[in-house]
Amino acid sequence: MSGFGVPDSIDVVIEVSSATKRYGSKTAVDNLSFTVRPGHVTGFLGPNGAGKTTTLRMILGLDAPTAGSTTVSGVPFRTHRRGLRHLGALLDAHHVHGGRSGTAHLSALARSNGIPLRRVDEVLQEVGLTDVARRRVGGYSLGMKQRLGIATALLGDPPVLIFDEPINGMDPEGVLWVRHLFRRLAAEGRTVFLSSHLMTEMENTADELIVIGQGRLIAAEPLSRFAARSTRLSVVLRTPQAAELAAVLTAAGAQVEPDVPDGVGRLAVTGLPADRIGVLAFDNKIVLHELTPRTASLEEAFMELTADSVEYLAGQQR
Ligand SMILES: Nc1ncnc2c1ncn2[C@@H]1O[C@H](COP(=O)(O)OP(=O)(O)OP(=O)(O)O)[C@@H](O)[C@H]1O
Repeated sequence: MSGFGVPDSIDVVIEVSSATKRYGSKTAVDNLSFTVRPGHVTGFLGPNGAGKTTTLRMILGLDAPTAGSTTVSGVPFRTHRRGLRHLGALLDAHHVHGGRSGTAHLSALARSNGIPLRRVDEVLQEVGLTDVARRRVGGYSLGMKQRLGIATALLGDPPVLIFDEPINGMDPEGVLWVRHLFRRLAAEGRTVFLSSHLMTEMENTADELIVIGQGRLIAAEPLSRFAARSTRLSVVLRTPQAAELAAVLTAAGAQVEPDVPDGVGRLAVTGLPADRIGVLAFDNKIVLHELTPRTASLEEAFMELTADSVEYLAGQQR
């Protein structure tokens, strides 16, 4: 048992099956299928407008799919017996009445969902808002509103948690805190599903990844596998005999390019490891001044993978 009344045999908690959502002629989500399992932080990644929020809204039963289906622990979420006590979500941190205090907001939700009121103080403490709990939410910063949204999601002590762009507006200390929180929630056996348009946010938080672009699935796999598959290893080197070495390496099967336009004698090599390049240079009596293995960042890999599916590029509509 996971400790939340969810038997281990139910390994798939969130299931999206061939879900499509159209708004008029716009297809926001296009025949999308994936599953999310307990005990992991699963990152839901895609550029702006990729369809993440629409997918989360379908999972939460706030939008009906045009075709296909979504379930939480085997049933459509709207029909779920335990509601907020089974799934907590943060969709839009601004979606709180600004005239209420944090305490009043959480207390009202606790009452209407049959959650003991002592949970209000517990979650306020958990997210670090105890000192401002009696102040009007309208005066909260975005980071504080995000914390209140996280407190709301945690209120029912649910085994399933969904967060849409939870790190937006948080300061570096908040980002660190939220990462630890998500990892701890997953380690407790909960299902943690969080969306972001930034790979850097996922790199240190998620262990599973669902990547989408223009409403379609691009990848669904452990982050480590995604990283291994998509980051290209290259070697940067500097030599006074660039043309000669380029010919030797190309003949050995490598791809060779100038590293930077003005970097005289600097080459970027893919397809051969650094030690092999060193041996080839030595065998051909070519002098090396530098030989540095380099891994493309995960962010670069993600941008490359989703480049074709970005709706807006540097202010110009595609
Ligand atoms: N109610 C709606 N009516 C019309 N189009 C919509 C509606 N909701 C979303 N869309 C469109 O569907 C596409 C997907 O939007 P969605 O908000 O799901 O993307 P997202 O990945 O969450 O992006 P972001 O990170 O910018 O929120 C976008 O092109 C958006 O303009």
